[in-house]
Amino acid sequence: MADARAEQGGQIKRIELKTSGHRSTQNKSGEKGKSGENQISKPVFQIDSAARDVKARGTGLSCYALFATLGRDCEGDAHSAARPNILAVGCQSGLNRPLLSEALLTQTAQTSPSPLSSPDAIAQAFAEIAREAGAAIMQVYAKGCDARIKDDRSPVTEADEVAEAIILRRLAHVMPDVPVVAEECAAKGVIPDVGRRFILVDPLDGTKEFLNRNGEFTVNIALIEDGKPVAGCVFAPAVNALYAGGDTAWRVRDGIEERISTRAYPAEGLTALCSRSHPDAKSEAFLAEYAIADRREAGSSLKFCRVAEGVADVYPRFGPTMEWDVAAGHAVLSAAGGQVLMPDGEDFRYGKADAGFRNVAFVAWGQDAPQK
Ligand SMILES: Nc1ncnc2c1ncn2[C@@H]1O[C@H](COP(=O)(O)O)[C@@H](OP(=O)(O)O)[C@H]1O
Ligand SMILES: [Mg+2]
Repeated sequence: MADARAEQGGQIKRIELKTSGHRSTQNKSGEKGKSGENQISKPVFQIDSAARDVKARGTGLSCYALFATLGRDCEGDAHSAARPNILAVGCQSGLNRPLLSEALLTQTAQTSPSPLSSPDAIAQAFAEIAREAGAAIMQVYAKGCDARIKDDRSPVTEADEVAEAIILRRLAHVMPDVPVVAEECAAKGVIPDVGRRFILVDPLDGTKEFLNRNGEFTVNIALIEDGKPVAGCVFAPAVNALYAGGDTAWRVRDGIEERISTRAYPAEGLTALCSRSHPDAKSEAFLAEYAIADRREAGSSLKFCRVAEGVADVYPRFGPTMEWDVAAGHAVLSAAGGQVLMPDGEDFRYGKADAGFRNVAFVAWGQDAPQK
């Protein structure tokens, strides 16, 4: 017998994992086991009926929570099953650890309406969550950590994972009925079906900046409705700067909260921003067609915030990004009076599940796109 806890919607349920059989796997070394066979026999656990009222709803949250709980004892990946209200969790065990081969979490829970009624209230809720995640990131920052390279060749650290777990747990309390697409879950293949309303999370944008210890990394949470970001928060914990946007945009820096807005384009030329760690020639070529007075580099979604607070005017990005990198900064910038467009001037939209939430090129502007 083993046990675990699954959490969603503020409820934590103890789940009993009963052995439903044994699975034989090939001994990696090829050595013969005690049985004399060239195999290791591992128990297979199934979640019993006590788990049936755990809310799953195909959001990936319960799956993640369950995986996170077991993750201390099990190593492996979690993935959502084909059926939308059933999640499967696969953990590859160590020799003395349980193998959870399949957890069937059936949807029975009623969804409760979110008490967060306005975009500003949602952005404020995201801000509180981002601060909590940021505090956890700073603990890892202080002690230092190593990076692992993901399948997309980008780095991930303990800080990304700890921050994402906090954000998912808190979102499950405050917006339990909204699916969440989060960077590290997505990297493990845990991606919920999204409808017209969903949340995008990048727990640590600018992981390279985090590893380079230059402070230009952020926590990002955004709500998407009908393809557009309607509320979002960007928090840069190392410099204690928080940006949020819903109906209005605001910044909290060194404890001082103030409204922010974009500036009119200066007559002497635009201030342009580019990625510090991911420069690309197409973005530079785009800028070459405009009167640029100053060009600066910055890491992470802070570039959107610089435009939103009126210290820069344009941020073109033709190199690859993901929706979770951009949505929160986009929400802040829109609320501050700016916009994010595709280079041809069309709206830049979210929810591109078929493309794996990968973005096309975009340009963030403080005002309407100027004449070339
Ligand atoms: N080849 C690539 N494919 C997808 N996304 C990429 C990428 N190279 C960089 N990025 C994205 O750019 C983000 C960093 O942006 P910037 O260069 O503006 O600091 C990264 O966020 P993470 O640090 O969260 O992985 C990553 O998602
Ligand atoms: Mg990112």
